[in-house]
Amino acid sequence: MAILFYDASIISPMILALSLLASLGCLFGLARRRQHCRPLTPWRLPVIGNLHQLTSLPHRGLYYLSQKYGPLMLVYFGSTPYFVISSGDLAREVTKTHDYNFSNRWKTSASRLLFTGSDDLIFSPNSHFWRQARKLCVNELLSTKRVQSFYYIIEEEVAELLATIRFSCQDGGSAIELGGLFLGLANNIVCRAVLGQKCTDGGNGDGTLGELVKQANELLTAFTFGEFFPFLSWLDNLTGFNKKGIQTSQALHVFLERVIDEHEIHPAASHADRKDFVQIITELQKNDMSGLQFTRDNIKAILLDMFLAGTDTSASSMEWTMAELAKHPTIMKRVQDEVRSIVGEEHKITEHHINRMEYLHCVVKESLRLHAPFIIGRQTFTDLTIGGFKIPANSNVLINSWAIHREPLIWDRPLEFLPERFLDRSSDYKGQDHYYIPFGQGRRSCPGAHFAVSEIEYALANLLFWFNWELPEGMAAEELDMSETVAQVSHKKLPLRLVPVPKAV
Ligand code: HEM
Repeated sequence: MAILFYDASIISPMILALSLLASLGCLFGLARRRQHCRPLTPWRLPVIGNLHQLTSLPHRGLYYLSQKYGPLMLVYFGSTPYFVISSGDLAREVTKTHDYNFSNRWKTSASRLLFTGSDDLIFSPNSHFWRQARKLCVNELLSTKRVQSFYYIIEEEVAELLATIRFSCQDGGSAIELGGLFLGLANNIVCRAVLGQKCTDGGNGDGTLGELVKQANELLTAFTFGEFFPFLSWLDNLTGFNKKGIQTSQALHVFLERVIDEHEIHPAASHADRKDFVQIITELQKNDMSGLQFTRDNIKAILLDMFLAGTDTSASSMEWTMAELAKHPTIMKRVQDEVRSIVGEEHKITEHHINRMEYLHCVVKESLRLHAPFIIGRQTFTDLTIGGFKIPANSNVLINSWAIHREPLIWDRPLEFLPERFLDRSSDYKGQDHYYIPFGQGRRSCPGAHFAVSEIEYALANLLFWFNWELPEGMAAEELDMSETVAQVSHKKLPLRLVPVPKAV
């Protein structure tokens, strides 16, 4: 502290210049060293590496490690290395500056089994096939215009959900479990858009498609030896993982094969604006209109992707949003007032109404900030440098959006549910705001974002318009358990049970 008593005028400019040069030299040296450095690796155990530090909630485990080891660290799950990114600034470097270089993904043990070795969209590297499949998705299957064309499916399925809830109200004041209803809704919407039929139709004795997709999702998130200890992959035979994978895959393929056959034998003379994905793909192939060439296995893989990526994700987002609203009655009231004042005396909510529900949009964004799927996997093509650290070619990279969505310098009171924050923040779902990436960013970002948000907003607006929602008797808002469990996405650990009270007419 003595330095505080020095008179600045007696420090010679020469000494200042020398110390400045020395500091610059140090910094330059450091920067040069970092260029060739690997990021820090948390202390790890032999064989299992850092697996024990992940805990049962890996996004949190990785977040706590990043607090100590920095926004870019290198962890080992078993013998497999992963680079973990936990800041929006670095995520931007990945998906903006080096988007192409980070646009690979790796195939997991489960994805190899489920897609029987065929390429799909989610797990394929950035290859000629992936670019074709991505073009098909973005331009044909999930474009804004196409989502508009199957908005009637969303409306019809939500109307059925409302009827089910009304029916349950006859019991007078009993709580219903919303998670299962939302999963049924999301399954049926995706199933009708993709295959032209409901999930529960025509299970062929192999279980309904909804059940098979659930099994497939469980496989995708199960622990496998092959993933983390490639030399022990034979153990996946002993655990029954491989057998279950093959059985689920076969049942799914039989189901999808049959639906495609049916479409070919009886091409539906449906309304030109109401084509399902199978129809769209088979017509494009037949008429060679798109230059897209896919094998039968590729088509089945792309269809399956829609279920794996598009059902559980939307359903759990709806459940989390309703849980946050039940936990925050003032916000519930504000969004409900907005919905009711915009819809007024009309008896049907339309897309046009939803577009005007500014606060509802904020509520959904905020819920996705806190609860969206949180770890995005990418793989590099070539050696590159990020944040001054070198990442070699073919490295697996994890972007922890859970951590990015809670960066304290970016988000005011980051752990709180505050939809208002989005009134002044121009974050969209396209990843323009690199601190807000529920649907990822860059060329591998989610092509189903518009579909998902349309479905979530329409379902929520209807639930809020037609019902008031109360907690089960005797439960206070503070007591609502918000702990999570992790499958492919973050789920509420305890199912959300609320009491619907029909709106007075
Ligand atoms: C709330 C709902 C959803 C969320 C939060 C979500 C989130 C994501 C995220 C984070 C990714 C990875 C992005 C990246 O690597 O940068 C992704 C990829 C993907 N999503 Fe979604 N998604 C949702 C719904 C949907 C829906 C409804 C569909 C289709 C029906 C869909 C289809 C896909 C596909 C095909 C990919 C892989 C894209 C590729 O690798 O090129 N998603 N999603």
